[in-house]
Amino acid sequence: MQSGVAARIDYSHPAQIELHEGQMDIGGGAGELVFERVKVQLRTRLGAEVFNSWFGRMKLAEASRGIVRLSVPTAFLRSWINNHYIKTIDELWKAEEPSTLKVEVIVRSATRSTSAAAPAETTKEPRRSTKSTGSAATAAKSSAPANSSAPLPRNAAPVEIEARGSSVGSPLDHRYTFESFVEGPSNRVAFAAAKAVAETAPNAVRFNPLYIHSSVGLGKTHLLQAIAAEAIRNRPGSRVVYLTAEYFMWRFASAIRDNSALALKEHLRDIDLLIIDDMQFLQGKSIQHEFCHLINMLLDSAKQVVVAADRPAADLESLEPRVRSRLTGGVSLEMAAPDFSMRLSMLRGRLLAAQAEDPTIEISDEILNHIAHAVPGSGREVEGAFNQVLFRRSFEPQLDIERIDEMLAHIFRSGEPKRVRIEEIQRIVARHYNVSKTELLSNRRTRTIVKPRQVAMYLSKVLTPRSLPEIGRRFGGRDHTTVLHAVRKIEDLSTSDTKLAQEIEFLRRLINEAQ
Ligand SMILES: Nc1ncnc2c1ncn2[C@@H]1O[C@H](COP(=O)(O)OP(=O)(O)OP(=O)(O)O)[C@@H](O)[C@H]1O
Repeated sequence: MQSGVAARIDYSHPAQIELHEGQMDIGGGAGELVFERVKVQLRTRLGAEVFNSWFGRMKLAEASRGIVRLSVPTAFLRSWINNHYIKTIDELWKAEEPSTLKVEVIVRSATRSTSAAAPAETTKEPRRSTKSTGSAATAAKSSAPANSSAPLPRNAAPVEIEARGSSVGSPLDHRYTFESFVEGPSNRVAFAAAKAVAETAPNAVRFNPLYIHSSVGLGKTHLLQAIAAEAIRNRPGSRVVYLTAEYFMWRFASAIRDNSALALKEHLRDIDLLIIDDMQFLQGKSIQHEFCHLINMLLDSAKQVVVAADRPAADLESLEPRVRSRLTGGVSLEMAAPDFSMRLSMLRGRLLAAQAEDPTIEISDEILNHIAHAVPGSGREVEGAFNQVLFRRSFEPQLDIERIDEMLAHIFRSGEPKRVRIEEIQRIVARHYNVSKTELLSNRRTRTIVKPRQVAMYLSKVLTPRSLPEIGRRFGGRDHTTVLHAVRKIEDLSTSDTKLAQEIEFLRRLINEAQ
């Protein structure tokens, strides 16, 4: 740390603004010095614990022409810092360097290849909940907590309600039960283990921790909430807590900030069954430390822990090795995609649930069979198709197979929604990379804009039926060869750059979910 040196950023050199492939504008050593001084002051003001939680992985990405860009590895961190600390950082920076116009926080993916940036880390934004709308589980993943003054980071988590003796859990969706879960070859073992955990008496744990993983929409949340609901029924008086990793992070971060971490830890001590969903989103060193401490304590005192994630524990790269190792020490089970007869059972289950609310609803078994054939994907896709048919049926009561085919063809193409609009792709990509749509369509060649622009063009080509010239027109009147260049470039890069490939996969998902 070189505090004491009067630092001035050189905002005048145009080469710092117009960047080319692979270059990074760091604002020179002077910018770094101001950054170090601002960090020292932040640490002094906030204390080491809070500072490390939020700023430990912050880097200086760029400082030029009065604009300072600080990068963090995740959108969650960016959102949190923007909500809580950006004003302070802005003031501190301006005090050090009065010609500063603006300080902003960006997500690191937009600033690859910088010596100032951290080594590759996951840049995945906390996923938007895609659970059925209107459910308590959705609320748990998207609403603000009722009893806290701290603004909740976007997508971060839930309304805090009392779930049988617990004041730290997320609410459960009453529809997610073992009875409504369709069991089949792809999930039989996980289902059996889940039931065994829910039915086992307290302190008689069998699989600990039980770790369930699968790709999206294959029923992890459903199964975890079913365990919670069943255990609450079977174990009167026990503390059963279901919560998402994002909510856990938010609770701890708030507690650290409010100096109430001790009280929270105390409160978590006597949980009998802890169920954590979406483990892949647990981030931050000190929070992982707390998490590790908590599960060690629970496992050591023979309390059951159940965890779900979208990949095996060993592949959760953003987790500290000791958390990973603790998670791999129990039983790990994978769930795969449902087969035809499971999909058909899901559809029948959905129909019965709909009929319970409105007995006039009728959809023939022939149509259900047809949908089960036509939609080969996850439980979520089956659910989406059913909802579409239900909705259409309300104003087209005579839906026949042909009409349904037509309708599903519009929604699904090898498991992916078809009708994607270029505007929507531009909006989502711009937001993800923290650039404006105008910048995306402009002629600016800065690296932080070129990459999102190329990614958006690539996604427009693969997710829509539009031609290259048409895409070029929608991107500020560019020539079709420019679009072709972008498509090839992103295709090439994503075969060797796994981080970029993951980003693109994540964006695809966001775009599909937004349809
Ligand atoms: N085996 C199943 N039986 C009944 N419904 C299912 C099954 N699998 C998935 N579903 C339904 O599909 C929808 C998506 O499932 P869920 O949210 O549990 O998936 P997930 O694996 O948690 O997805 P993500 O990784 O995106 O969180 C839910 O409405 C769920 O009820």
